[in-house]
Amino acid sequence: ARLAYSAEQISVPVCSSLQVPALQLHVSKTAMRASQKDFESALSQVKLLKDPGNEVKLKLYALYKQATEGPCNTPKPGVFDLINKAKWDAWNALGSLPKETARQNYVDLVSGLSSSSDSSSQVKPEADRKQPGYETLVVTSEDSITKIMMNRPAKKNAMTTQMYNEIMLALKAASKDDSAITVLTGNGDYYSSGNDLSNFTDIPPEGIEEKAKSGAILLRDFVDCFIDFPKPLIAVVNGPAVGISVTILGLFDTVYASNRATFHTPFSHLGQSPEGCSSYTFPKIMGPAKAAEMLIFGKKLTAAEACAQGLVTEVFPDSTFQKEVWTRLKAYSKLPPNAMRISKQVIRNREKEKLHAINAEESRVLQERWLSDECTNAVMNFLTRKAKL
Ligand SMILES: CCCCCCCCCCC/C=C/C(=O)SCCNC(=O)CCNC(=O)[C@H](O)C(C)(C)COP(=O)(O)OP(=O)(O)OC[C@H]1O[C@@H](n2cnc3c(N)ncnc32)[C@H](O)[C@@H]1OP(=O)(O)O
Repeated sequence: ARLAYSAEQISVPVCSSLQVPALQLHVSKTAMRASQKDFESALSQVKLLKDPGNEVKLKLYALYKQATEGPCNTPKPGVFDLINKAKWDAWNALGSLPKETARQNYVDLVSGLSSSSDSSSQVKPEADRKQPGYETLVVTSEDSITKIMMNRPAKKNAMTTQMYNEIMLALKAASKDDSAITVLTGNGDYYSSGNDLSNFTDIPPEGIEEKAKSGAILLRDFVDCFIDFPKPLIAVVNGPAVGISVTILGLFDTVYASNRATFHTPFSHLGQSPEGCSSYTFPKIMGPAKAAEMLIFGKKLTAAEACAQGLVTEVFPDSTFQKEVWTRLKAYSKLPPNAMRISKQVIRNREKEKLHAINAEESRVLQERWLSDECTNAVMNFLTRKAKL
């Protein structure tokens, strides 16, 4: 969409008839000074830009009015005249900014928009888009989607304490960034093999009890981040999923799975108990009988079974999984972000308090389980390679 579009082409209703007056090209005499050429060129350039969004269009409007007419000189529109009020507010906010400065600011703003639209037309390699500061994840933001990818493919994306902490950081950042939706996925052939069992090995000098205590706090904080995440959260399950990577799916808004994915929570095998609020969400999603088969007996579900039981939204053939899912997500990410966020709140908020209480209880029970012989033996068996799932 170009700036010179019709009202119907603008998606956000509050500014739906916002015409950037730069296009009217009636430049006043006062503006015809030194940078008049630059200003006129910016006025032409603005027509060629990609739609910069209503916020920027309001800035352009205000600067144009200030540059050509000076400080706001019209009566404030009525409270229900939303569009004209937004325009008036933007212009009025410039106060007594001199015309020359406004003209220069207009030129600078258009020039900034031109260079960013030039660079956004080229697809940068993922390495260039990658957010710094993460060692176990690759976090990227593009097309209004923040993608958090678990990145320990050689270890089947097993979750170390560092990965739990980095996922929390990435979710907190994503909740505040300008993306519309957030995705969690895995790199390689697995989505995630769940808790990294070597988390049980670095016992502090204070003893195993302290380790279990800090593990329970970490688990609780981790799951709380999913309960509280304010935007649509999507799991792109690219392969098998185990343990905590499965249980938290009940806190996602949408779960897309490759037909290669499986869903497995072998808690009893490991001498452990359910977490991620699955003791509540799974019976609610799939009924108590099916939930018990998974959470008590460790039954592994295929992607098709998980979909039939409501844990997965849709299953895609592995050969077209990435293409189909990302096409779908790119389309969803263009929907009005505030409406999506508010819809999520309406759907989820009334359960939040309950989910926090369930998370606290599950973490408390698991803290005790980690100290049991059943758990110690199961973990030792895996780490000494006597047992595999
Ligand atoms: C007191 C402690 C407090 C700790 C703090 C915890 C905080 C939160 C805890 C939340 C509770 C979560 C519970 C769970 O998630 S339970 C589920 C745990 N996961 C498992 O039991 C899976 C174990 N892995 C396997 O059975 C197999 O690896 C698997 C079937 C997944 C894949 O088998 P495959 O033969 O295809 O591949 P490999 O076994 O050769 O794996 C490749 C390498 O990756 C390592 N690996 C894989 N998964 C894990 C894992 N979960 N933990 C540690 N390491 C893992 C595997 O050892 C191989 O490594 P090497 O190449 O070095 O041998």
